[in-house]
Amino acid sequence: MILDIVVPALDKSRLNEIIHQINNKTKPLGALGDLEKIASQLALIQQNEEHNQNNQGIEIKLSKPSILVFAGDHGIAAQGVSIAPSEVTQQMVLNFLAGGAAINCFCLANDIDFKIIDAGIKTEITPTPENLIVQRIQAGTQDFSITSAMSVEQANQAIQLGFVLTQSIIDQGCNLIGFGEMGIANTSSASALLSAFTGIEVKETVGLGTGISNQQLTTKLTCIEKALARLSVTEMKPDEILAELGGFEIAQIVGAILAAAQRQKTIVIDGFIVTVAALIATRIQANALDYMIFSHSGDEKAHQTVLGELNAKPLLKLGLRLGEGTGAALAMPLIKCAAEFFNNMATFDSAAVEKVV
Ligand SMILES: Cc1cc2ncn([C@H]3O[C@H](COP(=O)(O)O)[C@@H](O)[C@H]3O)c2cc1C
Ligand SMILES: O=C(O)c1cccnc1
Repeated sequence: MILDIVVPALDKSRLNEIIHQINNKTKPLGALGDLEKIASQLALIQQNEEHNQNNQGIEIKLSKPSILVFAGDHGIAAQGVSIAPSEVTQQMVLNFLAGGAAINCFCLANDIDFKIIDAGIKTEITPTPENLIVQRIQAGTQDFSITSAMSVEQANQAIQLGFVLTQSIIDQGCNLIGFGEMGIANTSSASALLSAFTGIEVKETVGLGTGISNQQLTTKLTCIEKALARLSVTEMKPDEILAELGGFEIAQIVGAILAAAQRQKTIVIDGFIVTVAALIATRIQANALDYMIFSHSGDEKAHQTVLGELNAKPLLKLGLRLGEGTGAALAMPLIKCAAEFFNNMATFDSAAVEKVV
């Protein structure tokens, strides 16, 4: 059972040594701002790897940066809670496969390995393209405003599939891994999950998603409130809540995050939906948070709220509201720069620069 896995807490005993290493670089104290925090986190995550030690201390090695985009359809889409119909999920998956989406451009620009997974889109793509990973649970979830989105068994199966896939990506040498999603109406699912996991009122967690009208927003709010009204969420386990309100792609991302955390790899969190999946992963294993870097704070209303729940300080604020892993892909160059300065920037001693404190 994945819910029983143990994510090790990050050993912070060498944090002072790491900060000392950063403070000896040729710059005023703290002048690289949040990049210094990222460098410290990367160094802590990688401190125990034998090949990551050199005569100056820890060396950060980022290998095979990858983004996995999980796609799934949502029964709730039938209520008109998105600007687009469910068919657009499959159309966008085909677009990803052909290299035409925003995430493809950003992965190409930043040398990131990109993988797309069918976690349960409405219409299967046949024949299976060679660059599509197929781990479908079912042809889309049920409409959660009427009934459970999926069974608890399906939720666990999805978590397991995301977990195992991520383990295999790590086994192929990746140690920096970001997650993205595609699924029409999945902001409805994410808002419902956020309210269920935090108790925050739906009117605070519901947002415009792809850019819906006020009338659609009212429908979205009503649907989510109706779903929550039938549940006693405080008595439910994370997999049970996921089964009621989740999506196949969201559940697979939860499993994927847990696998990366268990293997102590650096996880890059994308937008609103993936941040909600991250919150759920921390409700299963609180230590998972230690391995997460939050890429951005986007324009979906409750993104900031869920980041706040996680005490997260995102790197970017670009007004994004797309998902697909785009925020994660945009943050990866910053993460690479943090590693680069940590490893290669001269110290006051080595460069014979007078240390001013
Ligand atoms: C063409 C298109 C491309 C997208 N790429 C990501 N999303 C994003 O929008 C969806 C969530 O918003 P909502 O809950 O309002 O449907 C998800 O598929 C998300 O990845 C897209 C949406 C559309 C329409
Ligand atoms: O932040 C996101 O992930 C997001 C926001 C709106 C629509 N789709 C995704």
